[in-house]
Amino acid sequence: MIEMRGVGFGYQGSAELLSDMTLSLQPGMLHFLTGPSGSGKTTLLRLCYADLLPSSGEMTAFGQDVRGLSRDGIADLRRRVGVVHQDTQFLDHLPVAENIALPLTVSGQDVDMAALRDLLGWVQLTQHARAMPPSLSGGERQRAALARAVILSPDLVLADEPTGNLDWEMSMRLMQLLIELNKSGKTVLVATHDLNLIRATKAQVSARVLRIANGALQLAGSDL
Ligand SMILES: Nc1ncnc2c1ncn2[C@@H]1O[C@H](COP(=O)(O)OP(=O)(O)OP(=O)(O)O)[C@@H](O)[C@H]1O
Repeated sequence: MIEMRGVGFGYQGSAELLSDMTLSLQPGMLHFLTGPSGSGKTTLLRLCYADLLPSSGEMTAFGQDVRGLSRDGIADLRRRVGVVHQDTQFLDHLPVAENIALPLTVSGQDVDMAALRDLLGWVQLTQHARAMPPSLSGGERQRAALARAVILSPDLVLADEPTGNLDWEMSMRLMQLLIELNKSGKTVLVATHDLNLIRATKAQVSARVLRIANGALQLAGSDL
């Protein structure tokens, strides 16, 4: 699905951040990505949806070399990857339901209102459909961001510290939705610092833990 072999990447003017990243996201699998703050978790997610391109090494997404993708090829890739960003990035002047539907409306597609209602129900935001994003709690915002990330039915869902600002109950509630998505066949990658979240999830379902440090993937600790 996403394959990296010896990938290097550095931001312009900075030292190389990823030096020898080799990983494979396996279709249908739930993955966690962990590692110290600043180790490059967000950067790795951005590489996965071609928001950044590797500066060295080999990388394919859905079987295609990412550096050879045309503009349309990149757009296709991004339709297949749903992203829950670390800061949820809503348009504050639009109601929650319209924010969730934005990936459809900006790409000129009709909004299936019944499907949108189902999605709002799934993330338990039916009562907040007409609310404005600033009025949502942290957990509600993350659930709305997840709904927006899956509205185009992506094959791969990336979530960047989705529980970063949530208490334990809200974190697990969001994690259950990610587990449900995975059970429905989606490949899921969750970047997180929270080892308790990983442990609690692994007690329920099988998950791969990828740990990034010093620019490369390391084996996850046996405590996980
Ligand atoms: N656009 C950018 N330009 C330059 N440097 C950047 C940029 N984005 C991130 N960095 C730097 O790259 C390094 C890795 O950042 P990244 O956000 O990928 O790490 P992270 O593991 O997700 O961190 P955290 O766990 O704190 O969110 C950091 O030192 C960061 O300051």
